[in-house]
Amino acid sequence: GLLKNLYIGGIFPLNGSWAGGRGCLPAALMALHAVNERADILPGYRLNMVALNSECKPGLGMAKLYQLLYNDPVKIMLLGPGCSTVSTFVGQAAWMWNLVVLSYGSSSPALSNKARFPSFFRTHPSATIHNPTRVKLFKMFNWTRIATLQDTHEVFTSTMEDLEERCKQAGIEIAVRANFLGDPVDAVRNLKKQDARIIVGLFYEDKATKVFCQAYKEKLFYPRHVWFILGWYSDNWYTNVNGTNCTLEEMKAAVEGHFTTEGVMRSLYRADQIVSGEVVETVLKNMNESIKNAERIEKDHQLSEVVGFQEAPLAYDAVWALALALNKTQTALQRRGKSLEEFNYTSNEMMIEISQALNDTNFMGASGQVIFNDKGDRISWVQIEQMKGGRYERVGVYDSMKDNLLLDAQEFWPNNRKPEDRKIIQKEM
Ligand SMILES: CC1(C)CO[C@@H](CC(=O)O)CN1
Repeated sequence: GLLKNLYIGGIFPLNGSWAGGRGCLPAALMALHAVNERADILPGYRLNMVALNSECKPGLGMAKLYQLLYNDPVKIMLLGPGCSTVSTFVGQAAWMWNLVVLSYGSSSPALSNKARFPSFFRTHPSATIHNPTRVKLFKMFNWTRIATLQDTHEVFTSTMEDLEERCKQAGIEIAVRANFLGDPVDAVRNLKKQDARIIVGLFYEDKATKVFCQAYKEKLFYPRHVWFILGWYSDNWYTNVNGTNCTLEEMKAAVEGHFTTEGVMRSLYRADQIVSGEVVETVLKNMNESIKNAERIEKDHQLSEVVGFQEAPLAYDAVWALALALNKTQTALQRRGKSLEEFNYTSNEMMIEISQALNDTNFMGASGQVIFNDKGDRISWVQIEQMKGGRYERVGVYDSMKDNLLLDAQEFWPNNRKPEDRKIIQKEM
């Protein structure tokens, strides 16, 4: 028979400081199509999305939320926003209309605050996802004296607070803290003066070249000094030397050996987790084939240049997560002679049911296992890379849920001499 329609709202940044909607909207639409192909998901219904562009601006994002709310048809939940700055506003307001909000792109730790964002979930991990991995590596290398350098942005401040807390619990001291607003030169000089050896640096890509050029001047680099920075800059970010007074050679020396961490956004589903032996061969072959194909397609169409390409699997999985949760809710409602069609903005009854269903999410998606913690935050694996000869090499992956560190590499230091976290006073013989 004829399908009845259900609608969700969508807010995507198609331009602006993070135009991640360019990669994420197509992925969300792909998933919506796949979901509507499934007869066992919301049987009798077609799930539709009304998607609007926030331009990554909070004010415009709120205007789009009102546009979704004040125009028929009723939307039963909201997919997005992408940018943290927009989610910080929309996530608080949408709750007043009893909408569950499922973001695919927001990383700010502030969004984990359930008092401010009671109905907010995200398939994009919080920026604090890096911290358990950093602490794991500090412990593995026996470093208990750490330095931090950050640009003054709220997302970095709250990430550092979380890192400090986890370090304290692990008996690791943050002995040196340096901040900068704009120009990082003095802050980097300060690290040198305080003999910082193991440094966690949180800043955006445009400041990273200035930091490392100054690090070169201060001889604050590998292997005597070890940097841990964010892993989601563009691959050869360090070659962009204009605006600094360093040559490409000097920048290459400065960035050699540094580590990066980043949330895994594309499933690393390893064939060795497939149970039966003979399947492994075919899966490995197919997997390598599909990875090679994907990389070729990526290269041919410069897909990785599309902002939001790396987060696209998060948007794809967000649609699946909300479809599965709506399906579970609809089944429960129908048992009581009710339906999602009766959803309205003035009652919180269905929002609570949809939230509980979303809480139980647990499926293997395009971005890996999709699970939310009690704050509605995505738990994901973290990939660790190290810069070797101007190229990043994956050295490991950490699953903080199972405290499972999978190392690809065994040697990290030249002639296996591990850097120290402080000056070692030679003992009197
Ligand atoms: C890894 C990154 C680039 C972090 O910022 C996210 C956007 C945001 O938090 O505003 C998108 N993903």
